[in-house]
Amino acid sequence: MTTLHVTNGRVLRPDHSVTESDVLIDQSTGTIERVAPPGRIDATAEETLDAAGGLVVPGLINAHGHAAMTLLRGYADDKALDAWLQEDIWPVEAELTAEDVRVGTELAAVEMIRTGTTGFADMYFEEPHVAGVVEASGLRALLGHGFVSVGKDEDDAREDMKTSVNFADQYDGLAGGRIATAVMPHSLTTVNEELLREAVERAREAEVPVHIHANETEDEVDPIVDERGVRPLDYAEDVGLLEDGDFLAHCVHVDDAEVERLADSDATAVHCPASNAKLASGIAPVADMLDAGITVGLGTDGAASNNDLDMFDEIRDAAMLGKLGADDAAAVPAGAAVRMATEGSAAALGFDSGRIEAGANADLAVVDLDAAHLTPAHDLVSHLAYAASGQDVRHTVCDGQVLMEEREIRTLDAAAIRERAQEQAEDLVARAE
Ligand SMILES: N[C@@H](CCSC[C@H]1O[C@@H](n2cnc3c(=O)[nH]cnc32)[C@H](O)[C@@H]1O)C(=O)O
Ligand SMILES: [Zn+2]
Repeated sequence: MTTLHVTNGRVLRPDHSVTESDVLIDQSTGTIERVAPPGRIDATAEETLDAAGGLVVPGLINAHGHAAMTLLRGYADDKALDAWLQEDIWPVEAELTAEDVRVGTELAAVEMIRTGTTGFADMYFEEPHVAGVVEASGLRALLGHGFVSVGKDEDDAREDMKTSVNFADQYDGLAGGRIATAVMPHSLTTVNEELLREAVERAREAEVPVHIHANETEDEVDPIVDERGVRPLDYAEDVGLLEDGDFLAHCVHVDDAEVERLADSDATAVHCPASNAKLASGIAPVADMLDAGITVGLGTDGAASNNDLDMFDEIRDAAMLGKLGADDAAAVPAGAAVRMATEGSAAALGFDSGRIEAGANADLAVVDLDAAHLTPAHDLVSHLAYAASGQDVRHTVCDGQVLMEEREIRTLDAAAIRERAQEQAEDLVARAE
């Protein structure tokens, strides 16, 4: 057994107590072996990571996004979803190459590792190239090819759906089990009923879940209600969705009956507060969803609607928007927001991560507490939610491997990737003009 010993830090435990503890990791299985008071673990580990003055937290998990959209960060802002996608984003995405996706995803990986995110979900194009970046970066991910039928002839749309199914079937479990997959129809309104049903059926055959955007804006709800006379999540269940493992991005415009339907199902929701605020999509009823017992994860969505991938921002936004939406300062307290980004997202993606405990995946980050904005230390969970940022992360570990030590990324060449991304983004936008 090769081991990694995280020493001298404080640890955020699953019950959100904080203890002075060391963490021993079995690198051969990528899992946490022991969490114990300092001095109790034999100091014979192959590798040690100094967490003095730091808080060891579960690696954050970004449960919904489009990683390569980092190339479109700041390209088109200040518009509502529909106009933003149709007028700005889709025309550029029509020019996207595999190389754009590779470079954009590398940039995303650098940003995620830098800010303590160890796992992410990705719905995009050219997913085999995304898988290559996951492999090289050491991150954990759930990947899928997003497909739409609107604006395509029937054959092209069916091909797009098959690409999604084939990718999910072939890449599930790769990178030593760090890659999981899902079939990913884009949304309930951008994929027609026939293809949606077929995609769900094929996902079940391949034994992979389905990930989809649902109830993001009122414009996505109204056409379904008008045409079918049912709410979107009724329709979703009718086409075979909402099974165990399925996860729905957004769920902003869900009514009480839909909240109940989701709570009665084994599906989960992924809240994307910053994207919802920026596109003025609305405020998801997160407090109600949590009260109803729905598992809620947290995601940034793409970097073009956020505009960064820092999950600490997302935790804060979830708490802030949750309070505003519920008109209750006690709604979505700090601990609940932190749980969304850790346990909630882990459950949504089916990762055995999101908690620092023996047996769990060794996916963690060490937050440096030695900073003015994190002083005094009355309540470290409060700091994680309201005062810390991704820039406070000092070390990042995924699957027992050190991805970043003392703010230096080990698995990727961050400087070269940033330079390449700048060139590639300029080139992409020029091609689209
Ligand atoms: N293969 C599909 C694309 C689906 S990938 C996922 C898509 O989601 C888009 N996207 C990004 N953010 C959002 C959002 O907030 N809501 C809906 N779609 C989004 C993104 O730009 C990308 O086109 C096609 O042929 O067009
Ligand atoms: Zn999205």
